[in-house]
Amino acid sequence: MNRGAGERRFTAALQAAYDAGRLPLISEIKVRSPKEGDLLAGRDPVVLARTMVASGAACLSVVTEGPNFGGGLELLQTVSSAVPLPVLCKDFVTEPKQVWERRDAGAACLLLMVSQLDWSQLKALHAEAHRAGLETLVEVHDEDELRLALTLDLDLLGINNRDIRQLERDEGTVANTLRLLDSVPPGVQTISESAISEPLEARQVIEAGGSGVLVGTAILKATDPAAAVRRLVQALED
Ligand SMILES: O=C(O)c1ccccc1NCC(=O)[C@H](O)[C@H](O)COP(=O)(O)O
Repeated sequence: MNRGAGERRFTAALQAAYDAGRLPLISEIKVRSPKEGDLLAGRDPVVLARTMVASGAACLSVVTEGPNFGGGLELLQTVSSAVPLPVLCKDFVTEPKQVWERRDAGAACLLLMVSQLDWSQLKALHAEAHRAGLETLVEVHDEDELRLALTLDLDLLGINNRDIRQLERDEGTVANTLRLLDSVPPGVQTISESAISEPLEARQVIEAGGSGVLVGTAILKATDPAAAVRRLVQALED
């Protein structure tokens, strides 16, 4: 699928961070999680998003799924129009019209979860996202899902350290990323998602061949989110 110039904003921002010696960090805003409950704690998501940008995040992520995570398209619209960085929309997308709604709300990249889609849906939504000018983050959690994802012409592969089917029961560990990265061919840009809190874990991902990390809870729960972002972004410094 050919995409026009200017439509690879998300992967370009990750690469630019890496080229500048910073850890390519996708910093996430989610209202709540099944495991942790309320994560915004009354804070203004725009203030949080601007803090993440000012502290060195390469990109942002907004969870728009409602029932489990408390998000919505308005949140995506509000955040994406308030910051200059490209924004990933994290949601359970299963229908083409959801692709365009999320594009219209300001997403630059769209999550597609292999665990939630059959093969023809995944392929069709991947192509639809490209037609809408979006990049995709195709998310896997295990070897079977990885094999399927690798048959696509990927923009970004996501390895989720948690199993989305487990919700509040799954603690997740970056070991899942390190294990699966062994089976990812060179040249596939791979993001480690979930359950990351320490710069050392982020650094391990990059040293194992990953291209970046997606972190939400650890930043949102930190007493000083700006400092938490800065610590992660500096993870590649000696
Ligand atoms: O956020 C959760 O509690 C969760 C539980 C089980 C599966 C998925 C979950 N979240 C979706 C995500 O993928 C995360 O929001 C994202 O990767 C950031 O993770 P974290 O840094 O652990 O908040």
